[in-house]
Amino acid sequence: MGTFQIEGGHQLQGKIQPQGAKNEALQILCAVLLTSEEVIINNIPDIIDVNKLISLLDNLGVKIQKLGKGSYSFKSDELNLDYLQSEQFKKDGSGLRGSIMIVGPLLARFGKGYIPKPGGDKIGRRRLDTHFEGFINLGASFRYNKEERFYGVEAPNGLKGKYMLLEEASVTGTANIVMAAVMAEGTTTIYNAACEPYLQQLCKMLNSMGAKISGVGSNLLVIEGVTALSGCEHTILPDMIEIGSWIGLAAMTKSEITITNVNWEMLGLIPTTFKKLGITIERRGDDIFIPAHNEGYEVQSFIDGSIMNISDAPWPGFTPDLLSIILVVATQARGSVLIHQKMFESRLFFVDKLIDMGAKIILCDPHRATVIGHDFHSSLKATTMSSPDIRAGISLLIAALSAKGTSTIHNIEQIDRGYEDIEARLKSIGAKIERID
Ligand SMILES: CC(=O)N[C@H]1[C@@H](OP(=O)(O)OP(=O)(O)OC[C@H]2O[C@@H](n3ccc(=O)[nH]c3=O)[C@H](O)[C@@H]2O)O[C@H](CO)[C@@H](O)[C@@H]1O
Ligand SMILES: C=C(OP(=O)(O)O)C(=O)O
Repeated sequence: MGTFQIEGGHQLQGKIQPQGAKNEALQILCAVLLTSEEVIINNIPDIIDVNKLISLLDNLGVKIQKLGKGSYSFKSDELNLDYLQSEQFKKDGSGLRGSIMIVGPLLARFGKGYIPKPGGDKIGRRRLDTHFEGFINLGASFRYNKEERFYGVEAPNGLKGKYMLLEEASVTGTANIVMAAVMAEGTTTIYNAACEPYLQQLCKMLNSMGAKISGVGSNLLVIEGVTALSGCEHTILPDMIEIGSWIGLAAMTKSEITITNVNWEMLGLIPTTFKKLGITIERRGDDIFIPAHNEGYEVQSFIDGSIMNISDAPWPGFTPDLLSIILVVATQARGSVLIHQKMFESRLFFVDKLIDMGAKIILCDPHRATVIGHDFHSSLKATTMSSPDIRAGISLLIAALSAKGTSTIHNIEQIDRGYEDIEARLKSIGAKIERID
């Protein structure tokens, strides 16, 4: 179990470049299974979850070559499908959430796809119904071995396009169904599709490989099946969750930080939502400049004067992955805000640690927390804590950097799942952080 030691209370300054997006990378890496031709991917983040998926692809027989930092070539021309029945696969497949997205491409190309119950954050129930109902709609048979928690879909005679209305706009579910449908016979229509930038990027990549997907960016995708896909080159967008994390970090440590090359057009409601906490965000070309908030920041109220409420929603709503960060930043705002995490039922429990540090938070129920900001009249107190999930982990790290004294954060593997070389990058803007084991 890794540990960070953080000396908080220092202002930071400088430029920080976001890594490639974790959740886009996981989709894009699975898509390399859709063709026997070479696929080159750039801006792949060097983080635990992505490296686990690359290693799974390697074990599956994908030929992988590192071309440079973040750039890899993949060739799925001679796969070892027997690996899917092995104990090693059960271990590899259950190590992260993103592995679920190998099922769609395998089903499309080889008529069968398997996966053990995938891992990922323990932030509440994480059902897979949308994925498998989608495959069944396309004509696959489905089985689930409860003892082994092992899922399988098969379609020896190929998949057939169909109209489907998804029960939930599931992010990985939509990606999986799209990848299964690109080579199905006929037309597939997916309504209530998720439309995060991750999916827009996946569809853009698939279209460059010869797929025929229209409606990209909307919740209605129409896919005309093609018989085969070719190779391509794709570059992953900057990670919007990292960008939000650095906005929060800058505000809470009263630091002047420039976040470079953010791809602003793809940030949706992220800048607007941080502005609701009173944070100044200046767009400078494609960079974000956050001035030092030496006078603090004040929570806005709604037009009718009612208390600010920040909640998550499927894209283009505000992403649930940034709510923990919004919450921690609110602890030092001027004013109060209700944080409502609608999607996940166990993602707010980390507020206990913030309360230990002196934050004023009422956890109303598993989904809602009221935060009464300190307006920097009292700083958070350093403490020892453990990172329960990736986004709570980075939020606790931000809290520790703003706190007076030295904090210790255990279980930092959770943070390493999604943030590349984080201590070096934070040190480069002046943070006092050490990895101590
Ligand atoms: C690897 C990856 O890409 N992980 C992301 C992906 O996970 P993932 O794709 O697993 O998440 P889903 O989009 O399937 O759903 C997440 C949760 O939200 C609920 N739900 C979902 C859609 C909806 O319309 N209503 C609703 O209530 C689901 O029941 C579930 O509990 O999307 C989540 C939601 O943005 C993010 O937190 C994860 O970081
Ligand atoms: C919840 C997340 O990741 P995963 O779906 O991989 O657990 C996340 O990236 O915030």
